[in-house]
Amino acid sequence: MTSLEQLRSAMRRAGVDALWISDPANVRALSGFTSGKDGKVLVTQSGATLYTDARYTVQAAGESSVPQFIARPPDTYAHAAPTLGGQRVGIEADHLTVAVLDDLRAAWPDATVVPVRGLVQGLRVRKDARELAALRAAQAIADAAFAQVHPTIRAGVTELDVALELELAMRRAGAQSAFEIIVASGPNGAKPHGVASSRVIGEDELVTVDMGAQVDGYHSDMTRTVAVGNPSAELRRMYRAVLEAEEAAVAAVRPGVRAADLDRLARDLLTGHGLGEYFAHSLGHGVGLDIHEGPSLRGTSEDVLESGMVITIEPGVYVPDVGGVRIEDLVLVTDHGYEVLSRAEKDHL
Ligand SMILES: CSCC[C@H](N)C(=O)N1CCC[C@H]1C(=O)N[C@@H](C)C(=O)O
Repeated sequence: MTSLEQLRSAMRRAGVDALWISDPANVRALSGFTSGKDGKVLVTQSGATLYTDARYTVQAAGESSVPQFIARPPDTYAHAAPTLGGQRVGIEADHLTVAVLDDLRAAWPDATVVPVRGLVQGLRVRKDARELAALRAAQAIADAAFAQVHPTIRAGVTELDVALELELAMRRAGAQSAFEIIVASGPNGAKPHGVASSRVIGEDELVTVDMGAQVDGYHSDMTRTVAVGNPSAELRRMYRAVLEAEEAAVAAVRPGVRAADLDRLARDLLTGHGLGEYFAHSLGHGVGLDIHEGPSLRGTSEDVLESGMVITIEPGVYVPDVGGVRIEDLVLVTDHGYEVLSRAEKDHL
């Protein structure tokens, strides 16, 4: 769990005395309360309180590592008000709505409410042993589900059939799906976020499967592109180029590497194959309590890899009316390099 002391240091550096935490994953990271979307945490320099409502009285008492106050707004805000007089109170700019910001300013007239960014997220980028165990368990469940369902991906079945079988396998293994599973076949492969549809998979197509499991709130994320029959020479060429870019980027992972340089490495390789313009998203992202979290592996990122980070490496190419390929591994940054956590086999075209 993210340390309150580390957070208080980050708060001081950001110039705030207190922090009102409303991002569900941050609420969970700080308190252990698993229904983060129905909770808030107030951290001051001397204390911390979890606010949630009466539906969660028993659950919060069992889960939370910080004292709880059971109420709904505006009683929640009224309870916090006396503690915050004369203080600079940070709110999470990436999460709080303008309406709630108005409510907080009205409820805390003696405080100065200021938007801050990424204070708790910054403490979440490096995973501890407990978090790593959950991430490994989630990935192992996803790998097993993929191994079970891979042989059933063939002409005549729908994308939805594949997604449902994957989800069932993960649920049976005790995990939830980390996100709506992507199964994109044939021309649908040109949509990076094409969720499974009723399209029937055809002969000689590529099928992109992007899936993950969720264990104890921690997500895994992996993509495999599967060949059905004998895909065309053009599709094979795309596949080999993406595999080359993916393997090269994974091999370059180590502490101290700039995330933007990894994105550049993969992008340049694809450009060398004439496919750079079809790589429509960033190379990857951190994974944890959120499916997308820091570090960001995009060209404009200032992030530098550190050991303990868990990231995806997922180059892809998406050619309208033709199809697409994405290959993604979940990778732990270790003290001297990397460990690939995703084990599912890759097709070799
Ligand atoms: C709906 S969660 C999608 C998980 C997936 N593995 C993923 O992260 N994707 C799929 C294609 C691109 C990539 C993504 O969404 N990247 C984000 C961070 C971006 O803005 O590039």
